Amino acid sequence: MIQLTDISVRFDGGESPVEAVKSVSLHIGKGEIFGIVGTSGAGKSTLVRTINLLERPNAGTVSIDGVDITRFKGEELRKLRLRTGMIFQQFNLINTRTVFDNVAFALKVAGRSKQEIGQRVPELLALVGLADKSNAYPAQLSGGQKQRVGIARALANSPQVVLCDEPTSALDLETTASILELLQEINRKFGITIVIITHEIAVVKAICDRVAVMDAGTVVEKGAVYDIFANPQHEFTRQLVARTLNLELPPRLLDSPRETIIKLHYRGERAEEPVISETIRNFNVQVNILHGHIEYIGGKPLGSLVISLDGEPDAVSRAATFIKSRTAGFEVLK
Ligand SMILES: Nc1ncnc2c1ncn2[C@@H]1O[C@H](COP(=O)(O)OP(=O)(O)OP(=O)(O)O)[C@@H](O)[C@H]1O
Repeated sequence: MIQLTDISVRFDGGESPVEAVKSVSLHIGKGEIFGIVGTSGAGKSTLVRTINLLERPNAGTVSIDGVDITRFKGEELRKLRLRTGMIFQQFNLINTRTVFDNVAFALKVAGRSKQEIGQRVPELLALVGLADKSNAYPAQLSGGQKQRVGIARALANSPQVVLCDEPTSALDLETTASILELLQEINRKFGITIVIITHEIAVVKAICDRVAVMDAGTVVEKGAVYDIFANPQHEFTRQLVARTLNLELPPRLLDSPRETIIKLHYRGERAEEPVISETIRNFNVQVNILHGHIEYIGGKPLGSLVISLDGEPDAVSRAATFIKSRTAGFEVLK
């Protein structure tokens, strides 16, 4: 649906030019929730803003449904922007206007009649769970409620795509979860494609189908969320995954004098195989689980387990070989 081909964006204004995005190509499928993660300044916002031409690329093309929009101007550009909703970290509401008026504003800009607006705004507010806040002002709302207004406004003109720039970064964990649920509901109900910039693993894990990792203006890895998390290549992704899987081992666990200590990585179906019980049954060793963590991403398990093996050296070695053959990742820690 969205095809970015060799997109480069350069800012010439400052002391020296900044190459914010360097020859990035990405395909985002229709109805997909696509995450863009990466370090601060990696170029995520700049890249996403090329999708509705808030940022014009210096090189490359942006196509939506097979139509090259890169040179759109005037009426074509206006229509493109109406078809593309945006949600921001700081909500960007008009503080002097009521909730109703904030949402109505997007419809007015699109030239809708007063009657249409009077009908559509309550529908949108009901959709985002704010039917009773129509006359409230932004200052009277919680962060989560403000973002719900932002979502209602983004949906006002029935967009095909919603671009979200750090939509939950200003929210607490619980509110984040409820906003993500709402975005997912909108995606499923209306088939709207959602592109979401985030530095939060919770966001990617909870709702993204695929993800691209950006660093210094380029996409360094991309793919299905599970695949990227199961086999992270780039340092940023590794750290992100390590944070969520808590793979750091407390050093005291390595103090044990005799045993062999092994770290296993579980991926996909293999996580459910009874490797540990089979090891105990088939080899004359003692197995202790020292540390473990398992996560479900897109319903598939991903995790790590640290175990100690104790017994005759030969039995330990054979048990270790067996475990290695049955797990996705294997590391002898001691
Ligand atoms: N309008 C601008 N003029 C000049 N430089 C800019 C402009 N917008 C962004 N940049 C620069 O481009 C680079 C990429 O910025 P961008 O905001 O796209 O990164 P980001 O990955 O979204 O970062 P963050 O997560 O911190 O928002 C940065 O070096 C930034 O300073």
